[in-house]
Amino acid sequence: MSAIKFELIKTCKQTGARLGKIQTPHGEIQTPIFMPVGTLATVKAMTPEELKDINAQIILSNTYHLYMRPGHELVEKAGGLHKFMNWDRPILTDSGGFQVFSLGPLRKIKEEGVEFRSHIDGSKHFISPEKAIEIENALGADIIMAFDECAPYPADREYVKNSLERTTRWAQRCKDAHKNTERQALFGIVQGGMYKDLREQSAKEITDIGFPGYAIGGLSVGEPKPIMYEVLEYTTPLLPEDKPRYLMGVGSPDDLIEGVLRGVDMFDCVLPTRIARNGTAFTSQGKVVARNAIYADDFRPLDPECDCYTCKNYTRAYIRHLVKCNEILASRLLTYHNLHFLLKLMEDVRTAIQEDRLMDFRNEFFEKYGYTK
Ligand SMILES: Cc1ccc(CCc2c3nc[nH]c3cc3c(=O)[nH]c(N)nc23)cc1
Ligand SMILES: [Zn+2]
Repeated sequence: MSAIKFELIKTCKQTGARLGKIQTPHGEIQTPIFMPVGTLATVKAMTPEELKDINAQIILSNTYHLYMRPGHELVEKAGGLHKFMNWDRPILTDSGGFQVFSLGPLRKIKEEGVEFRSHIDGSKHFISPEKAIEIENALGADIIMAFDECAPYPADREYVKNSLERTTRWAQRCKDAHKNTERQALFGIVQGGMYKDLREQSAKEITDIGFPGYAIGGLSVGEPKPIMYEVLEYTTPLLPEDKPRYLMGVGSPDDLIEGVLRGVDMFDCVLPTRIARNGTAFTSQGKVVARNAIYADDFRPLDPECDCYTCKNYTRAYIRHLVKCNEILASRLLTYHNLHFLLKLMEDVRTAIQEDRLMDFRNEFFEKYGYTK
């Protein structure tokens, strides 16, 4: 028995986009869904209550970072990640594969696993697929990711082929090591770079092992958007219709909509929280860089069409002032709005699918948001 149950409610007649529901031990997730990133067991600058105010249904945390600090044993002793961070809704943890590989030259990849140096104190560490699963079992997230290698971009065919085949062997080792199948759903991750035949090979190998859900990895690694959309176009149809599909590391408003159109159910991205801390907001008319002098005496809300707490109570002039003074409240108000913006966008997308008008919704949104398409 798996920890999650996916119900495919409807497929949009206009586009092939899917409306679904995932039941987890910590509650239900409506898809398509955007998942706020909370790498260090916190969605930066937000309290769990504020996340609930904006209807966040699931948040992400990170195996590599929590293993490094405070250590997965401590989190386990605290009763697991939900208790430790006071979040009683679903959590998904990434396996740490991507993070270890983004450490760059500090790491060595072997069949057994990956040797790397800590980004905190330079100490030597080794993570194997078994170790990654041990950490994720200790953290206790409802959905956990297999330990994979996200091939860099660009990368030659030979490298990508060897890498995806090792990722397949690691995926089997993860499934064999995973103890807690009733409480934690292990997702397989499809790799294969930007090569159609390698994506087909990886999708076949990973779905042959069999998982309750599948992630599309190896994208959002610097490739041009048209290439990402093309890879999605031929990869999602290779995945089982009756299982959730998670596109890792995506994305901006246009990428979310384009991903849903190509059959993706779950997304994550650091953008909304990261650009907030740099003083930038997503709005229905495109991005607003709050620190810009043109907003000095602009007493309108960030987004006149937004009904979030930030937009109901503060002006661009005030938020610009906070950003210029590097005030903590600037990050909080901008993060609250950016997360609300993406969560509301996905709610509107779900409604559009329900009403078989997602393509019309996409065209209106792109027109207003200022995307030249
Ligand atoms: C907390 C948290 C942060 C980040 C992530 C996703 C991180 C991420 C990618 N981000 C952009 N592209 C990505 C590709 C991969 C990938 O191929 N494999 C894995 N395991 N993660 C990826 C998950 C959780
Ligand atoms: Zn707002």
